[in-house]
Amino acid sequence: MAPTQGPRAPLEFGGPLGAAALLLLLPATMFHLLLAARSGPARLLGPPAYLPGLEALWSPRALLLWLAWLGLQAALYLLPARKVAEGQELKDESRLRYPINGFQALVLTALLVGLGMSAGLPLGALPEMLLPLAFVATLTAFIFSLFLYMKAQVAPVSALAPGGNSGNPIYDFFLGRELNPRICFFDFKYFCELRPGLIGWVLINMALLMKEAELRGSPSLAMWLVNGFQLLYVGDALWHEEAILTTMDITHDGFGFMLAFGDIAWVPFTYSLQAQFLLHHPQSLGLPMASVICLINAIGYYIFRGANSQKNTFRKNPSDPRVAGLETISTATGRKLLVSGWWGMVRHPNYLGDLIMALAWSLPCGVSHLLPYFYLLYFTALLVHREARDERQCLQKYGLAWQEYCRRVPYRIMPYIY
Ligand SMILES: NC(=O)C1=CN([C@@H]2O[C@H](COP(=O)(O)OP(=O)(O)OC[C@H]3O[C@@H](n4cnc5c(N)ncnc54)[C@H](OP(=O)(O)O)[C@@H]3O)[C@@H](O)[C@H]2O)C=CC1
Ligand SMILES: CC(C)CCC[C@@H](C)[C@H]1CC=C2C3=C(CC[C@@]21C)[C@@]1(C)CC[C@H](O)C(C)(C)[C@@H]1CC3
Repeated sequence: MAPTQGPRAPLEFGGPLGAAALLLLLPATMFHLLLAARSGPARLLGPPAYLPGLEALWSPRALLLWLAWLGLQAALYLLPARKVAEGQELKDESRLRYPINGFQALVLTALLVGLGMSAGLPLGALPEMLLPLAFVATLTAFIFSLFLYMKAQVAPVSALAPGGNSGNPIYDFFLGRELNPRICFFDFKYFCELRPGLIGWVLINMALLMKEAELRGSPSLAMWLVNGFQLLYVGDALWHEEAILTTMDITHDGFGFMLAFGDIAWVPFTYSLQAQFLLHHPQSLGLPMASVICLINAIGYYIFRGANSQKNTFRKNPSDPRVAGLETISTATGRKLLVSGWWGMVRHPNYLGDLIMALAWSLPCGVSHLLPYFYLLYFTALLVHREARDERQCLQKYGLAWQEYCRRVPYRIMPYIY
């Protein structure tokens, strides 16, 4: 019998039944999107134009390529880091150490790919392999999550996550049991969250751009915008890598199928949907519209980065001159809550910025199809759900002080609307 934790955390995602449904629904949605993007009608809703047979999904070449990719990213993770950061304090009062070399991994990957291309590596052939690659990524996520589930059987109770230890194997497999599964210095969750999937997303986007250049003589302006915006997002995440150590995924959520599949399969193959759509459904975009879209992305990025940096600076050192003048509320835990600046505008200004950027990533695809807006729709649902989970945790942590914060900053994500 798997060890469970003290008082049981309330079940999320509809409990074991919801988790079982999501185990099937998430991969099915990803394949539906991959197929829809390359089909003529590109319908988000409705059945796919065709169902691929096993021969279209299984390819030993894709498996080799995928394993080589994971191996390369793991090797880059193990290279000497410019800094080693400490994570948040754990239940046993210890802190884990994490290498800060994600941006270095991005640059080295770009150099290696560049070298490979000059030696004849056909990056433009990658879009043809998306289906089999997504298939092996999904298989890897299932096998890896099984390994994580087994590994948690022998982990001490103090290493388990607050959720994901209900005793129901399907639910726990989905949510993840161990908080920070590691082998020596190699932290699986931290590695997966920022490396193979996020850098893979940029590489797939670039391959789609190259393929478009092959097909049409040069990449379209819409393709350049999508590539540029998403490269900025990934580059920013890796540049501010340390900030991930205070996110809910690292500090609260166990590492199971949801995050493993999300990180290594869902992110690269569905977050590149706009570029996939543009390869098969070229859009003409004029300079005035492109400028408006760039402005929308810049506003979103400004809010996203401003809010995330303000909170990280404040959490690291509340007397830092950049945040020392902001108004705060004291809590019984000794930690303070910001009530002015970005965090005085709404309770999740970083989500607002992220959503505005999501809109800017879809607009270059025009308004003739709903498919490229999938990311915006999914992301809105994800962030609304995430916001509710975070509120519950903060209310538990900060009690009356959190209620006071909610009274002073009544809107959650969008001022005067939500
Ligand atoms: N592209 C994608 O698919 C996804 C992107 N994201 C992005 O990841 C980023 C991180 O998001 P996430 O981890 O959900 O949460 P946040 O970075 O918003 O962190 C929430 C935590 O911040 C602290 N906090 C809340 N309010 C205040 C305040 N007023 N003053 C000081 N601290 C406060 C609390 O923790 P404590 O008090 O313990 O410090 C709270 O638990 C966001 O920008 C989000 O948009 C998230 C999910 C998916
Ligand atoms: C498959 C499911 C429907 C849900 C899986 C969710 C995951 C894909 C996301 C959960 C939190 C994430 C974050 C990022 C990527 C998506 C996942 C893994 C993030 C790394 C993107 C870049 C940002 O700058 C960030 C703030 C570092 C993000 C952290 C959370």
